[in-house]
Amino acid sequence: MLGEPSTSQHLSETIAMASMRKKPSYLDVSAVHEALEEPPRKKARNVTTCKLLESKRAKQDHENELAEVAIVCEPEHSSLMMGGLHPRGSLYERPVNIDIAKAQHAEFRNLLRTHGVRVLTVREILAYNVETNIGARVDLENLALSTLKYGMAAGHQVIENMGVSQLVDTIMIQPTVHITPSYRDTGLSATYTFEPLSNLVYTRDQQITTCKGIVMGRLRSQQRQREVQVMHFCIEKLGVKVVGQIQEPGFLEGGDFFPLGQDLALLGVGLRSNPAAARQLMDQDLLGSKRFAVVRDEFDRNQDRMHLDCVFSVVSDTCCIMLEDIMGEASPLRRLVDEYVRDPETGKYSLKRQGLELASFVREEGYNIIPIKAEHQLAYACNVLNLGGSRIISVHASSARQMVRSPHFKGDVCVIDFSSITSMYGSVHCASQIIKRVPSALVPVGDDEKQNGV
Ligand SMILES: NC(=[NH2+])NCCC[C@H](N)C(=O)O
Repeated sequence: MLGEPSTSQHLSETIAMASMRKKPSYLDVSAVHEALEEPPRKKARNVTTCKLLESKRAKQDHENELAEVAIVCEPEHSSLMMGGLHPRGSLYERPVNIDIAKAQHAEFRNLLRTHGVRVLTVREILAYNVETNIGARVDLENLALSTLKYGMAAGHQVIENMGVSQLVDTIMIQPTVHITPSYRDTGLSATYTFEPLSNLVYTRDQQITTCKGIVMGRLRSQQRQREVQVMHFCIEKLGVKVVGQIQEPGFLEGGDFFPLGQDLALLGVGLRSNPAAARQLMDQDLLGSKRFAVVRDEFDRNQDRMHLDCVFSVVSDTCCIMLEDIMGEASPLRRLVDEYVRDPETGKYSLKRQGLELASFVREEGYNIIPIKAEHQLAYACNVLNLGGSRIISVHASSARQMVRSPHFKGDVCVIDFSSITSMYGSVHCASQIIKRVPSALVPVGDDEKQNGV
């Protein structure tokens, strides 16, 4: 597996040395970095200095394949503190306790690591190599500078003198400094406004990872739009190619996207992502799947069910979970599927079928559905994370029981307490971006494991 110590002796020594002074997230970033065999080639500075994952293309065919590398963002004190001052104005569900959120997120990262996933945090990616490599330092300074505005003077000098954590904090809170004359002491007086990235913890949403690679999205809410720039920077710093970027008038949020193999991908459109983004994905051939199902939410459009991953998830190659209330032709909240098919000759997608009810569509695709009660959905029962081979992380105990009792599900479910992160309106699926999964064709399969897609 990518970056595992066993890949080389040199790597394990590097990790051993680093572990004496660094946190696990640093280890994952540096381990992925060190795992590269090729010497750096001359490219953009970002990439030559921090060529993480270079020879390892980001790619994800199916959510039931083994997760290899995840990008997450730990709850950042400054931006969450500001977000927490007005939960609704920050797209949060309830007030948030940052200390508890940090502890719960640390547990989440540990759990991913115990399942063999390399977990890279946004802060560690931003800070990686910055102390030792001036190119990486200047790149980070430029990013910080682009987030810092002054009423009058420019911020170059301020930025160049900042420590790494100050630079990262500046990026997280996006400050504007307003200067007025004070006519005494230093002669000036400063007040501040901020546009904090209070939802960056949800690294699912700024991009999607398709069979073709990473496509940067465009977030619908004004509070979240600046997150894309930061994630784009991180992904490029990892040496991963971004294969496309959604442009105006498109809106694409990663919580709406589900890859279901090289044959099919789903995209929810409604409150957040829109049909213009779906069109761009097809026209620019960014999906890599033979078919594309656009799942229209026309009747619901509710913040409690803002993304497709709030009401649906794939837990094996033959089983999914779905909010009961959206199922069936008679449901007033039903989702409707338009199915597009790619012409292998021209690479163009064309509409094949229209307005199919979602539950019937996924059954027809060979999935059994475990129905999730509305009350459980509101407690984030649908927003599970599949680490591959039906190893599921859930935050909701009764629906986890329901899953393991179902004859259609043969996997494992780990239940964690994530209540302080769900205060911000998202759970474990929202809080992770798996940028690499091992294609199932490369994983040896035992007979009894076949149906779980291991
Ligand atoms: N993939 C998800 N469901 N993400 C949840 C995002 C929650 C965030 N507070 C928002 O409203 O945008």
